[in-house]
Amino acid sequence: MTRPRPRSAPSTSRRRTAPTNPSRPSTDPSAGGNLTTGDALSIRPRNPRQAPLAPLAERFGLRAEAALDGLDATGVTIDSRDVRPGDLYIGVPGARRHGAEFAAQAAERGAVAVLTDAEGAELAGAAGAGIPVLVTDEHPRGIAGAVAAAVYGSEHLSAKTFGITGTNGKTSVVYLLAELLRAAGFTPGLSSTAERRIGDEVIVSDLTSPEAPVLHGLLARMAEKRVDGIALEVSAHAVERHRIDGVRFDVVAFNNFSQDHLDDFGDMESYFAAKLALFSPEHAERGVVVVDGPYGQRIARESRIPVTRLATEYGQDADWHLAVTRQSIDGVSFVLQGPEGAHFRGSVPLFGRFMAENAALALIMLHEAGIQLDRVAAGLENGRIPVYIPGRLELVSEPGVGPRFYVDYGHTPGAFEAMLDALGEVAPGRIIFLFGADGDRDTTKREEMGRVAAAGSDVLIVCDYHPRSEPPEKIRAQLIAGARTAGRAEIIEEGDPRAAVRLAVSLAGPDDVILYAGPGHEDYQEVAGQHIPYSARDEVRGALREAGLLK
Ligand SMILES: CC(=O)N[C@H]1[C@@H](OP(=O)(O)OP(=O)(O)OC[C@H]2O[C@@H](n3ccc(=O)[nH]c3=O)[C@H](O)[C@@H]2O)O[C@H](CO)[C@@H](O)[C@@H]1O[C@H](C)C(=O)N[C@@H](C)C(=O)N[C@H](CCC(=O)O)C(=O)O
Ligand SMILES: Nc1ncnc2c1ncn2[C@@H]1O[C@H](COP(=O)(O)OP(=O)(O)OP(=O)(O)O)[C@@H](O)[C@H]1O
Repeated sequence: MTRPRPRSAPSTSRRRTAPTNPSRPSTDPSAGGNLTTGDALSIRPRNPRQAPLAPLAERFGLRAEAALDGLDATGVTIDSRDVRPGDLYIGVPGARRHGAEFAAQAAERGAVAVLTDAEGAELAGAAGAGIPVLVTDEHPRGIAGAVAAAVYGSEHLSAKTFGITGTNGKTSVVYLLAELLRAAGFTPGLSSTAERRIGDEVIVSDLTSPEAPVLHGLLARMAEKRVDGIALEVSAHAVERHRIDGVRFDVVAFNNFSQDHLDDFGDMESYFAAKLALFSPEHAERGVVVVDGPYGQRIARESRIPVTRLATEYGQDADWHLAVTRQSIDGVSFVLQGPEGAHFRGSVPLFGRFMAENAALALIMLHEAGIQLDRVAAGLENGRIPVYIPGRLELVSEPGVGPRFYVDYGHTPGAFEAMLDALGEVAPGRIIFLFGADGDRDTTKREEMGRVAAAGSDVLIVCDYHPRSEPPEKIRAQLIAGARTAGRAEIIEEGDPRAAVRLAVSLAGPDDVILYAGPGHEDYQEVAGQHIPYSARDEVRGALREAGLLK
């Protein structure tokens, strides 16, 4: 089960605020787009429809305790702090509070009505909201998505809609999908851990998968901007907590599964069940699954929608096969072959077989949605997919000047293993790996993170990430205990991440590669309930400048 996170001390390492100075290399097609801060304030259509409440109540079996004639909703939210005039406020029972407790605040901000359960109706009455209360017998969260879709008119999207789930690489696949859609002539929109994008408009993300009313506001805004290809990252929390309800994906995909989020899901089986549930007719038409591992094979067997299978390992039974034809630190080339002669020869300017796999998955998703791979190829130069993924394998150093320094968002043993295996194949010199672990989050993965990190690197620098309420030295000790079991890397402890970055630069020779895993695109460090400004990318730039390696 999902455990609550205090709202005041925001939550998870995966929550984030706007980067102070997002840098986008020239490969970023939307460089120069409009950056808006945070979707804590939700995203809305600019010209919302007016949805009459009376038929809405009838359709969803809501009991109204007052007349609804003449009342329209123009928006929906489950957060009283986000209410705009004309909104329907949904009072959701949470892990800590019942949202209906905030009905009066919602009314003051202009909500036209409250939708809640029986307990919430009493709370809203006691709070003296003074607006109509619509009562459901269902869990309000369970109908929030469908209600929001009805209000925003996002029930029947004409855009092709794609969803990706898995443990590592969802954000990467979302950006690849957007890039491939652009190549095929679409106007793409996306929602990821890092950002939401609506054409050239960029909004920094809060949750990986926003709450359903926020998502439907986003989809309505995309429709206004004539976005016709949408790529959404779908977390396990999103499936379990109804955040994608009201969306029917053309194609969903699953890439890989390994340990993460056990603090929220309790065990791997519950975490997996949430991912598997995406592969059902309520959510999607069809699926694509990487069947290299046992969990992918299970999805393929247990899916309740038709799936097509991708294998990246030789000899594996599948519908599509991926072969890496060339790789270097600067990128990976591949050939993808599918049924009935479908094929694609391409490359991604980021290292690692797993990046070729992410690209292959995105290509198959498009193919399954009826978008010919030839049409995609026609929009690319020699199959090169010019993707920029904020904070994922992001090269911060100047190409050809001193050591290569990458910043990445990896925070699981699985991600470390994929990156370090890949680097082991292509790094021209030593691998210096710099990382820390989240405090107050899945503590059971720490020793394995340390072990994998030390097994795949030459020099390991253990520093602090978001210690939150935990003593940082205790987190480092757990990581180092795991690292010692690998018996390979030289292990150095340097708690202060700024000092650790400088230490890494001072130790590296020109052929060496430094990989800093954890903070990716984030712009803060969370220590004892405080968000302290900290951007790994800015810190690395500063350290390289001090060393005369960057202008
Ligand atoms: C565990 C979890 O998902 N919790 C989410 C849940 O919180 P909760 O049930 O505790 O809600 P609560 O605080 O009791 O409040 C109940 C209701 O009152 C409302 N409220 C509360 C206070 C107020 O002043 N006004 C108000 O309206 C709240 O909006 C909510 O609707 O509902 C809240 C309202 O939307 C979410 O913000 C909160 O996400 C928290 C912040 C979180 O950290 N979630 C993480 C675990 C998460 O979802 N992560 C995934 C995966 C990321 C990955 O792949 O790495 C993600 O998709 O981001
Ligand atoms: N297919 C893959 N297999 C394993 N690791 C991957 C894969 N793709 C990317 N990674 C690595 O996993 C880490 C996270 O990547 P990414 O942000 O794309 O994943 P995610 O699933 O979106 O995670 P989150 O939801 O926490 O952002 C990065 O270190 C990245 O380099």
